[in-house]
Amino acid sequence: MGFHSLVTHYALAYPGSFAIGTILFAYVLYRFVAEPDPLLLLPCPTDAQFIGGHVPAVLDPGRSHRMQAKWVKQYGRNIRIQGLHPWESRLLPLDPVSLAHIFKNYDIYEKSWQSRRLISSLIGCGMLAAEGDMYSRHRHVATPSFSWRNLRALVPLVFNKGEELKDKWKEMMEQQMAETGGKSGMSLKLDVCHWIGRATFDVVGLAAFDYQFNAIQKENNELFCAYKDMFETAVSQSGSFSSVFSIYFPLLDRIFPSAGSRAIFRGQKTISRVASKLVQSKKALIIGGEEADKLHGGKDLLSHMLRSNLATDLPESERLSDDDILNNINTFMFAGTDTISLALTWTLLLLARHPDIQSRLRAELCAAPPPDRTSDESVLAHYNELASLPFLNNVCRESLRLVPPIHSSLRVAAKDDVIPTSTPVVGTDGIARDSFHIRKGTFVYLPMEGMNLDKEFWGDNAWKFIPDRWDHLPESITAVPGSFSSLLTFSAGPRACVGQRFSLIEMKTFLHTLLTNFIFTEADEKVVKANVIMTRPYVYHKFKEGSQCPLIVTRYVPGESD
Ligand code: HEM
Repeated sequence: MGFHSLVTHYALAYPGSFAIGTILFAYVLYRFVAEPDPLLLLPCPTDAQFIGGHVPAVLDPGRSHRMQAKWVKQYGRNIRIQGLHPWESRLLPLDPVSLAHIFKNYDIYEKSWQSRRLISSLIGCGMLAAEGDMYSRHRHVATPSFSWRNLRALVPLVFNKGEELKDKWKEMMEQQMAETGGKSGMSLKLDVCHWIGRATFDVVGLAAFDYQFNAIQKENNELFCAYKDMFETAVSQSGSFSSVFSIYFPLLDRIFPSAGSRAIFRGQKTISRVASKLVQSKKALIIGGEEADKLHGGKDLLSHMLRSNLATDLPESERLSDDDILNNINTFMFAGTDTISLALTWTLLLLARHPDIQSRLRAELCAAPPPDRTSDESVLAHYNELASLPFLNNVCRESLRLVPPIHSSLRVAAKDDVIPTSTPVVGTDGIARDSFHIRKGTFVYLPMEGMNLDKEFWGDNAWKFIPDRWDHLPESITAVPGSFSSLLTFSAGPRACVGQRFSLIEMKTFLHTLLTNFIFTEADEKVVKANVIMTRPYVYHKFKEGSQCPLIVTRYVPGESD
C-alpha cells in the first residue's frame, strides 16, 4: 500500500483520531515551521538533559553560578535554555539592560498561571499571586503600611523579640549547666535556622496583625501550628507529583485530596477562623471612629491596611474585600517569615566561617550599647545608631548578595515583545542585533543569585564573602537593576519586595543582640545550599532530615571571650 492509500485508509477507518492528528500536525507545522519561535535565534548551550533540560542546573544554587559564568563566556548575556522537554525554549537573561526592561514591564512579564495557582491555593490571591487590576488594588492599599513612618513604630517589637530569643538561649545554657553540674553549659549546638525561624514568626505575627504566636517560648499556638504545618507541607511537596496534580486539577484535588492537601486545607480552616475574627474586630475599632481607633493605636500592617482601605477618598472600585485583606496577611506571613530567617541564618553561618569578620563586627556592635528596653524612644535611637554602622551595613549587604534567600523567579510573556540588550546579540544566523523578539507564552528566568554573583560586575572575588568590597565597589555594578544596592535579592522594578526595609530592621537588630551575647562557630556537620522554594541550608548527605543549620553557640562575655 502506497503512502497515499495508507492515509486514505486510516482516515476512513478512524475519522476522529485522524482529525485530531491532522489538527496537531497543522499546529506543530504552524508553530515550528511557518512561525518559528524567535527565541530559536538565540544561542543555546548544548549540555541539556533530555527531560528537564537546563532547568535543574539553572535552579541549583550549588552550581548555577558556575554554569551561568561558563555560558555567558560562550554564548553572551541572553541565552536560550531548554525547558522541561526538548521542544520548549526558555529565556535566561543575564544582561542588565534586558533585565531592567523585563522588571519594568511587569504587566508583560507576569507570573505564570501555574505559580499563581500554586500560591493562591496556599495563601489566597494576595499581592504575591495577583496580576492586573487586582494586583494594582492590593499594592495601592498595602504599600503605605510599609512607609518608614509606620515601620519605625515596629522597631521596639522587633528589638524585644531579639532580646527574648537571646534570653531563651541563655536560659537553655543555664539549664544545661545545672544539669551537668557546671561542667558544660556556656556552649550549645543549636539549629539556628529553626530558632531564628521561631523568632521571625513571632516578629511577623506581631508586625503583620498584632498577634502573639509566642513561638520562641513554645510551638503550640493554634494559629502558629496552622501556618507552620501549611508552609512546611507546601515546601516538602514542592515539585512532587501531588503538588503538580493539584495545580492542573484543583477540583479533583478538592474531591480526592492527598495527605499534603488535607494538611493544607486544615491549616486554611484554622487561619480563616482565627484571623477573620481579628480582621473584623480591628475593622470595627476603625469604623468606630477616631477615638476608638486612637485608643486601639494599632501599629501593625493589618491596621494600616484597613485604614487605607476604609479611607473616604478611596474610590469604591479600588477597595479590597475582607477576604483580600486576609489574603495579604497570609502573604506577609508566607513572604516575610522564611525569607528573613534564612537571610539571618546564612549571615550567621558566613560569620561562623569567617571568625575574623565576626570579631570585627562584634567590636563595632559592642560600641553601640543596648538601649533601655522599657523606652520605645531609646530603642528607636538605638536602631538609628545601628542603621548608621558601616561594617554592619557591609556585612548585611554582602550576605544578602552572596546568598539571596530567593534564588531566582520565573515569568511568562503575556504578549509578544522586543527585548533590548546592552551589547549586540549574535544570533544563530550570525547576524548581530541590538534587541530580540520574544513570543507570547515564553518562560523567562529572573536570575537573582546569578546577577548578584556575576564576576563581570562584582569582580573576580564575587563568589567570596568579602564585606569590605562595599567600601570600594566597581563602577560596573551601577548597571545592575536591583531595588537594593544594585542587588536583585529583593527583586527590582515596580514588583520589587515591599518588605525590604522591614527585613533590614530585623536583620540589624537581631545581629546586634545575638553577636553582642554569643559567638557562633561551625559545627562538625557540613552545611550546603539547596533551592527548595527558597535557598535553604541542609546538612550534607542528610537532606531527608529537612532544612537545618547546626552551629555551636557560645556565651560571649566581654573581656573574657576576646
Ligand atoms: C530578607 C528578606 C526578604 C527577601 C530576600 C525578599 C525577597 C523578595 C523577592 C525576591 C520578591 C520578588 C519575588 C518574585 O517576583 O517572584 C519579593 C516579593 C515580595 N515580598 Fe519579599 N523578601 C523579604 C522579606 C519580605 C517581608 C518581611 C515581607 C512582608 C512582611 C515581604 C513581602 C513581599 C511581598 C508582598 C512581595 C510581592 C510584591 C509584589 O509582587 O508586588 N518580603 N520578596
